[in-house]
This record gives sequence, structure tokens and C-alpha cells, in this order.
Amino acid sequence: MTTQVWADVLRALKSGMSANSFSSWIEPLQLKQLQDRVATFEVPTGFIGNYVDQNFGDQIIYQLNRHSQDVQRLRFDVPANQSARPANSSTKPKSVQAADPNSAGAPIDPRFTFDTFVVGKPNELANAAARRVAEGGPVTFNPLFLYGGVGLGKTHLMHAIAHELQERSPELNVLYLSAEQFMYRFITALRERKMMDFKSLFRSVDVLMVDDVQFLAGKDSTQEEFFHTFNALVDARKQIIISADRAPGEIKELEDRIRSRLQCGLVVDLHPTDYELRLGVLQAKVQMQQAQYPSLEIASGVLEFLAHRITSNVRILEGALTRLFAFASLVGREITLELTQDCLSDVLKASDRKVTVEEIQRKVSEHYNIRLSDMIGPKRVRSYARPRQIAMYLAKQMTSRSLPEIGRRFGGRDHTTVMHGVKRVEELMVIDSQIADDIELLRRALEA
Ligand SMILES: Nc1ncnc2c1ncn2[C@@H]1O[C@H](COP(=O)(O)OP(=O)(O)OP(=O)(O)O)[C@@H](O)[C@H]1O
Repeated sequence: MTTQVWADVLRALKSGMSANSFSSWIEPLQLKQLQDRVATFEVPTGFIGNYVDQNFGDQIIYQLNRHSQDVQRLRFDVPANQSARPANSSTKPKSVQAADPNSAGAPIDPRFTFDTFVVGKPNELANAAARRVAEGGPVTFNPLFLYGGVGLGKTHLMHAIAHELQERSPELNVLYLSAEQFMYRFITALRERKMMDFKSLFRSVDVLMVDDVQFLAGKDSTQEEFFHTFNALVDARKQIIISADRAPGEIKELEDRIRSRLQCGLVVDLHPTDYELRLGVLQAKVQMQQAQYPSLEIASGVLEFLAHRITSNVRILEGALTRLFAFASLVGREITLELTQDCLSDVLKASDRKVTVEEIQRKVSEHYNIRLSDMIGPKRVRSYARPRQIAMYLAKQMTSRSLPEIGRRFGGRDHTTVMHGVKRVEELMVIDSQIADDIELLRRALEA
């Protein structure tokens, strides 16, 4: 396999996992050989090998096969002299590079500052809380718990806090790492009988930031250690900042005492982006891209189009723009709407919001205040039949399901029943403005 193919596989893997997972687990892998359908990697420790195999093995095999490499199994070898390597060996994941708290965590991305963070309604509270913590001074809320969906800027804000704190008070020990790295360090300390070092390292920080804390779910002993670290720091009035993809109360398999600890500071969420924020982000990122490609012109309307169409998250939006600029510079053309649609057709397609029949049934039954079971069930009274027909109509309009498939989801009804329902709603919409309004309302709610 060529280096190029492996680089492509790495790129594909990177796009499917968090940046932290990629840098902690995938980057340390060195592909050594591909033989008899077995891909052999060299890894710094057996632990990394096992962990990668269990957690990312399927993804790696899948991507290798997608890139035309016939691989069925992975093997992880630790070089014979590796176990004697010092802890700051450069092939180890970033999280274990040194014992000094300032360099013990993951690196801080220089691009993630408050200056480059675009603020809008969905993230203004999170931004304000992060800025407050970054000012330093007496700890007012502990921990600051930031949560929100993938790619909405949690890591960006944490890094921005770290930058700001380091600028204002360079003497502070600020430690940023992912929950996964915390676990990795903890297990390594246990195995190497260095728990005292571990404890003293984590208790010597002034500000501890742990990203993606939902990763601790179900990891009992790591949770236990995290709890002790947390308490020791709070008692010493040190600031803790945590991020997760959901609210503390929604993280399953987390001990209650940890959950309640996480909730006792300030919990703020980053809401999904709205159109204005997406447009703002795009405008800011265009300026950065134009610094790299000064001769590239972007036609008016393109950014608005992207902000409308790519609603998933900022990371995807950012990636789309980078790709657009790279493509336009390659073909030496202005970025027009047409070129955008051409170059980003896959992203645009993937971003089309997919509504399911079940979501439609739920929304419609809520709207008409009937039980879901009555919507699907056999009763034919008008108060159930009409919402049922409306749900069928929306399912036909908003999903790619066929009439028989829709019928099956409505309690095993025949496709002719669905067809009749859809027709009836079409007729009613013309003569009954209330029904037309209801449908428009439901459609918008489902698209949101
Ligand atoms: N409001 C924003 N302004 C500018 N850039 C942003 C904003 N929100 C997110 N980004 C950018 O989007 C990308 C993804 O953000 P980030 O890694 O912080 O997301 P996250 O919420 O931590 O996601 P994950 O759950 O995957 O870790 C980063 O490049 C970040 O700079």
C-alpha cells in the first residue's frame, strides 16, 4: 500500500471521530505491513494496541477496504525495546508527553481563540461564561460545564480560555486534556505503579479542563479517580472546566455523586447554530481563506446559500468552505453558486435533513393531542383519521419512503389507503386554510 493510500485512510478516519480521539489513538499508529489480509501496526504500548483494536478496529478495517486494501484483521506490535522508553518519548500520545502540568495535557490549538470565535444567539451565554472564567480571579462557578452537539465550539471555547489565562497569568498551571486522555493517564499510572505521581500532577494544577467527559460513562474506576481529583481541586478553590456532548443529567452510566458534582457549578449549553451564526462563521472563515488564496473571488449569494443548506455543525461548514477554496484555486475559477453545488454536492446531499416517518407521527399526534397508538391503530373516527391522513401526507412529501412502506408504518395499512389519505389531504388543503396552515406549521417544525 502506498503512503498516499494510508494518508487517505487517515483522513477518512479523522473525519469520523473527534480530534482528541484521532490524536490520542490513531496518530501514534505506524503501519508496518499489509500481508495475508492482516494489517500490522507498530504501537508505543500494548495498551494502545488493545484499545485501538477494541474501539477503532472496525473503522480502520472498513476504511482500508474502502481504499481497496483487502484487510480482515489488524495486528499491533510493540517494538522489543519500546517498554523501556522514557515517558516523554515522542511516539507516545500527546497526553503522556511529560510530567510538568503545563505540558502534560493535549496541546492548545493556536487558532482557537476568543478573537476567532463567532458569537451569535445560540452560543452567547457559553461565550460569556467562558470569557468570565478566562478573566481569572476568584472562582465564581465551579465547574463551568459546557455542553452541546458535535462541532459547535466546545473545544474551541476551552482552548480560548486556556490562551487567555496563559496570556494574563503565565504562572498558572493550566491543564487541558480529554476525558479519554485522563483515563489513559490513569491506567498507565496504575500499571506503572505511579499513582502518587498521577495524583500529585493533577492536584498541582490551577485550572483543569476536561473535554468530552461523556467518555467516562461506564468506566467505573476512572470515574472514581476523576471524582477524587475533582473534589481535591474544588476544595483547593481551583477552577475546573468540563465539556460534554450532553447535559450532566443525561450522561448515562455516570455515578450520581459525579453527576451532581458536575451540576453544582454553571451549566451552559451551546445550542445548534442558527442561520445568522452560520453566516457569521462563514464570513469570518472566508477572510482566513482569502489570506491563503488572495486572488479568489466569491460570488454574492454563495455564503447565504451555504448557511441555508449546511445546517449540521460548524465543523462541517468550515470543512466545506476549505474544500471550496481549494477546488476553486485548482480550477482557477471564481466561486459561483454553480461551482459550489458541483464541488460540494455530497456535503449538500448529506446535509439534507432526513425526517423519519416516526418523527412525523410523533409531531402530528402531539399537534392534534392524540395518542401515538391511536394514530397508528385501527380506529376510524375523524379525530384520529384526519391526523393520520395528514401524517401520511407529510411522510409522502418529506421522506423517500414508498406508499407500501408508509402503510406498513401506519399499523400495516395497505398502500391504497395511504394513497387515498394523501389525496384527501391535498383536496382539503385547497378548501380548508386551517389544515393548510397546520401542515405548514408541522412541516417547519419537522425541518427545524
Ligand atoms: N462560533 C464559532 N466560531 C468560529 N469557529 C467555530 C465556532 N464554533 C465552532 N467553530 C469551529 O468549528 C470546529 C469544531 O469546533 P470544536 O472542535 O470546538 O467543536 P466541539 O463542540 O468540541 O465538537 P466535538 O464534540 O466533536 O469535540 C473548530 O474548527 C472550531 O474552530
